[in-house]
Amino acid sequence: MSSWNAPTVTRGPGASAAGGLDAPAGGGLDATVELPGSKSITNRALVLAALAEGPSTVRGTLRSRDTNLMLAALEALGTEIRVDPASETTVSVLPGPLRGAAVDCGLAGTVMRFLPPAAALATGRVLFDGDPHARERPQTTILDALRGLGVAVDGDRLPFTIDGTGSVPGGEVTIDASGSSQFVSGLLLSAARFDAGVVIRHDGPPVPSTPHIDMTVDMLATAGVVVDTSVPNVWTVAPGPIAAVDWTVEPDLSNAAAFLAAAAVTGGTVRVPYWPAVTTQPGARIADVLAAMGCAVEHLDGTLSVRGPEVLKAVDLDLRDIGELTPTIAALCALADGESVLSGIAHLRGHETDRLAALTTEITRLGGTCTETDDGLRIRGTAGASLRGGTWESYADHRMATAGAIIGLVTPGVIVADIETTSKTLPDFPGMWQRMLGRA
Ligand SMILES: O=C(O)C1=C[C@@H](OP(=O)(O)O)[C@@H](O)[C@H](O)C1
Ligand SMILES: C=C(OP(=O)(O)O)C(=O)O
Repeated sequence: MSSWNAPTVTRGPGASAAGGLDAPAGGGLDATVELPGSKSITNRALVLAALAEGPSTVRGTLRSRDTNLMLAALEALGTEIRVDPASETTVSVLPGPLRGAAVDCGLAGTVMRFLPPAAALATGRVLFDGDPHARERPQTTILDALRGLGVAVDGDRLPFTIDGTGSVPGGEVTIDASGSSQFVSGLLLSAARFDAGVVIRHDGPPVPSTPHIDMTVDMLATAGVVVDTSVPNVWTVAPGPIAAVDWTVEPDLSNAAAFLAAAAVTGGTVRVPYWPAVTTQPGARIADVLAAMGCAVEHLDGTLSVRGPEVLKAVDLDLRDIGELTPTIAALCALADGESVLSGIAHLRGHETDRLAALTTEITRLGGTCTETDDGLRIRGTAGASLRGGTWESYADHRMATAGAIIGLVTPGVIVADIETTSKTLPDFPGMWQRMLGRA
């Protein structure tokens, strides 16, 4: 685990930002950052490919800890994975009969929630385990759902086992998915392969991150599986085949958010190319959040450009749909002018770490003002002034680490602990950050 001296940058417009997003000469940040593939799209494409009728190809595959764990798990379960020798991001997936195996989930929500329903289709025992903190992440909901659908499950959290018989009866199940949208997505991804398909009813407080469920429904449609969503909080899938698809993964917009935030806090400019015109990725909404905070935002010819203002404005935002962006947005709020309120994100207590507690502790440690509410955070910003230097703990959470890097850009002496944790979804984050600053 290594500590990382977060680089700082001179505040002010970058080389091309003085008169507009495309005009000349300043001294600050001015960069174009190309992002690797989306974690969420990659891990959905890989699961669908493993359950499909024939071989699929996934292009632009994210190669990071979460997606490499998914590839390893699918291989252990009997899927043939062929990585193109010319590009590790082009992966062919050849489905085979699923068999018993040991699955390491790491800290990946997408592995621990998407694979148990697929493992239920295996013949044999599948043992799931993961990182120490993964054992504390909410899991019972999907395991109880599988029990209700006729699957033999032993355990309520990691580690647990599934004894597959080669088929799953399926049918109707009622769950409380307020802890994570991944409970719904996980069931939906495999549902067409269940004998009776599935009807999932959500009963409980609102489901978070619903754009991620839209992503699942959308990708299933691409694979020929129709999800009936005509009744709110009910998802119905008829049994049927999952088609093989030639997938192309969009860049990861939630990871892009951290780089765009760098422009926001420094008054510089950052551009992200290949920004999709239409997407189900909730990360796309960072554009609206940055605009609300006073950034100049432009989406032109497939590139999203952001230029930061003199001082960021405080915001009052319900982040239930886009909870994944909270650490990035909280870092911005810590430097904004006034008090920000971030709500609708109680479920973040079950993410990679308790993100509400972690953000409160770390922002406070650097001299900022942040308190937890029942369902979010209240943050009084510094109105552009620096916080004070010190260690920013990462809690094995990639987005905590990148939030520390954002604050560190304008706060001398910030040391981000365990920067390697960013490899969960972003290989070589430190290198990308340095290159963005022109210091590679
Ligand atoms: O399905 C997905 O790919 C994800 C769903 C969301 O989970 P929650 O609904 O648990 O927030 C999100 O935060 C996570 O990063 C990825
Ligand atoms: C919540 C996240 O991840 P996971 O897929 O592990 O739930 C995240 O990436 O912010």
